[in-house]
Amino acid sequence: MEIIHLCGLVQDQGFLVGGLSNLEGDQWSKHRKILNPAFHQDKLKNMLPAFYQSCNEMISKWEEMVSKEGYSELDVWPYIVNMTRDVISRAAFGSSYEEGRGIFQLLEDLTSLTIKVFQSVYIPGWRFLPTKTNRELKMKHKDIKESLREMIKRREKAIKAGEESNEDLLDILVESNIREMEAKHKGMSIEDVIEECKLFYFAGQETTSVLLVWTMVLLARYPDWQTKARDEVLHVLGDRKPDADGLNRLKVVTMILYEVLRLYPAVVSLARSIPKEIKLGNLLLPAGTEVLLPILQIHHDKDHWGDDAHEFRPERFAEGVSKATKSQVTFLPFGWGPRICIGQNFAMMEAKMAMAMILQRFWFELSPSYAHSPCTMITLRPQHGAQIILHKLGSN
Ligand code: HEM
Repeated sequence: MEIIHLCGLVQDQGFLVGGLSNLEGDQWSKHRKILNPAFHQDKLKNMLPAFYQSCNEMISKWEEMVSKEGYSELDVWPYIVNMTRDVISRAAFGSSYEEGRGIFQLLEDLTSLTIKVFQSVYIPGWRFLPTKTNRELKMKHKDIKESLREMIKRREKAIKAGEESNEDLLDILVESNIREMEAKHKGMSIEDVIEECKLFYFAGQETTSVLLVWTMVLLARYPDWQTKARDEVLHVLGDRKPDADGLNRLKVVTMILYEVLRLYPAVVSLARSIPKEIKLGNLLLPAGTEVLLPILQIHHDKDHWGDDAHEFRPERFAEGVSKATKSQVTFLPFGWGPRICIGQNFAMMEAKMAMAMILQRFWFELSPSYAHSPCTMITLRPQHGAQIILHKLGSN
């Protein structure tokens, strides 16, 4: 089976998600080959300072808020969104971070406009009409492309002049683009690079912020697990800055993150198209059939996960994913097969860093004003935010 795209409706808008997730066949494997090295464990280690800096900025703000009374009530969702955006801006654009943030702001506006379009009645062809929203969408898209093009050109110039590489995602792509110029069809075109940069924002930021916000909500709802996670963090890391080795040793935190990904997968379903006739169990699917993989339903299926499928029970992952799933493909928050999420290690590392730093400094509970309402707006988000009462660790 082949992937159609990360999120069916998004592609219909044609603006948000491009790059790898929309490609097929040779084009896809060429891009994937170029991008894979950027996500290797050793490269991820180099990105840890960027993760730390962004998490630290968020936590410093929270520390200031709790400093007076020892506690503070806040909606953590916008802070987390901002932090994950910051992480991907630093990791993707390194030295051009400020400029990258500007582009991400434009992409955020584009996402909001696209959600607005999703929430209206769908009329085929409507997107071609010069309505106010459609005109705005087109303009934002043009601005994003122009800003990225400028940034890419400047990087190209610097690399050709022999300046040292920033080792960020953008440099990896730009170097590939230079190779494309030198030997046709070996790398990516400038348009390809633009599309991949847009994809990093969408695939890397939206999803990770969703994972973190549900983790905070569930740990606030289940204080026993919050204590277990904090005990582990303090045992492994003390109050030290988290390093790669320490983060890799956080077993309970990993179990919790997996259980959150099971109950609240950021991507609730995947679409696949069938290129040629195939027999699937008792079904004969003709070529051209589109199949929907309902990740959310699979993750909640009692036949596979047991009667407690709807409950938060991180202990089911105590002996890893394959034991929890009895080696069946029933846990697929990052997809499955060759198209599996390229950024899953990046996301897990970032989530562990953020959770470790939060648990080192605060304990937290749900505010009475929190209304639980997961809703799919491209990803599975908390519709009314995540109102949490943060307490300085050590205070009652
Ligand atoms: C909790 C965080 C994340 C979740 C839940 C997630 C989920 C997914 C899913 C479900 C897919 C589709 C896989 C398939 O079709 O089988 C995907 C693809 C992808 N993700 Fe992620 N993702 C996350 C974080 C990231 C990050 C941090 C990045 C990059 C920095 C990223 C980049 C991508 C890319 C480029 C693809 C397309 C891969 C391809 O088509 O070859 N993701 N992701």
